[in-house]
Amino acid sequence: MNRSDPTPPAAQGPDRPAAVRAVALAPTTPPADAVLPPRAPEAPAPGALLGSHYDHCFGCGPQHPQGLRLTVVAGEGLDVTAEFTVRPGHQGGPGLAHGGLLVTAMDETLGSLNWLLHSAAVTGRLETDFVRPVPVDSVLHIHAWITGVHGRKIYSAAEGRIGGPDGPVAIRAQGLFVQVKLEHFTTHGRPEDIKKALDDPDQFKRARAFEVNP
Ligand SMILES: CCCCCCCC/C=C\CCCCCCCC(=O)SCCNC(=O)CCNC(=O)[C@H](O)C(C)(C)COP(=O)(O)OP(=O)(O)OC[C@H]1O[C@@H](n2cnc3c(N)ncnc32)[C@H](O)[C@@H]1OP(=O)(O)O
Repeated sequence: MNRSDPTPPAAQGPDRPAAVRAVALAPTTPPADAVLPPRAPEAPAPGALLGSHYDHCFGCGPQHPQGLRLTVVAGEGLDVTAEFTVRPGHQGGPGLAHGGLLVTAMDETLGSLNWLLHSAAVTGRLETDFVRPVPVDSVLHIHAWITGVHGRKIYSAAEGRIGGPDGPVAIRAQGLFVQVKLEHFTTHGRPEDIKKALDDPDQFKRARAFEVNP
């Protein structure tokens, strides 16, 4: 087994499905013919606080009791900035943030780039480098930006800094998001939650804001 190959042993070898092979080899860096589209006309203005895409979202939802309550602000271009305050409930090691929650904060911030293209996309692949430990009570200052769009694939990158927006980098991430139609959520989501979301006129409006035909 090639130790640098991240696919599980059962999926390796000539018999593994083509889809698995393609996923294992695809990088999160955009191909040469990827484009950087303009911000969508409906994109929030630079400096605008982005609302939560879903009130019960673990990353950004104001109604999630244990959520990260990430706040995100639109940047000038195809970028956003976000802040995540590490609370005692987010510990991994004593007094230190759990790495998985830092990844969640990066995932959520990269996901909020959706607002700039005005289309819904979900994480297909997310790579992270943990550069330095993040103590409890730190504010993680995240900057995320789109690096390219190729068909339905949105490539993006982010850095999280501590000690201020210009402080040292604690975490880096690169993501590949895939644009989906709203049916992605209505088909796969638990029916009672989908119903509740669709019955809420405000949530319905937010969902329509992401409606695209990729
Ligand atoms: C009614 C109310 C609704 C309310 C909703 C409000 C609006 C919401 C708006 C916005 C939501 C934002 C949410 C942000 C939250 C943070 C972000 C998350 O955590 S999202 C959750 C985690 N992610 C998943 O659960 C995805 C699970 N995976 C999938 O569903 C599929 O695998 C999916 C959609 C990613 C792709 O499936 P395919 O069948 O549509 O498309 P294929 O053909 O497989 O892939 C398209 C291209 O992407 C590449 N690709 C796909 N997965 C890849 C991977 N892992 N690595 C590399 N490439 C990959 C493929 O190779 C293909 O490339 P080639 O076009 O052929 O060049």
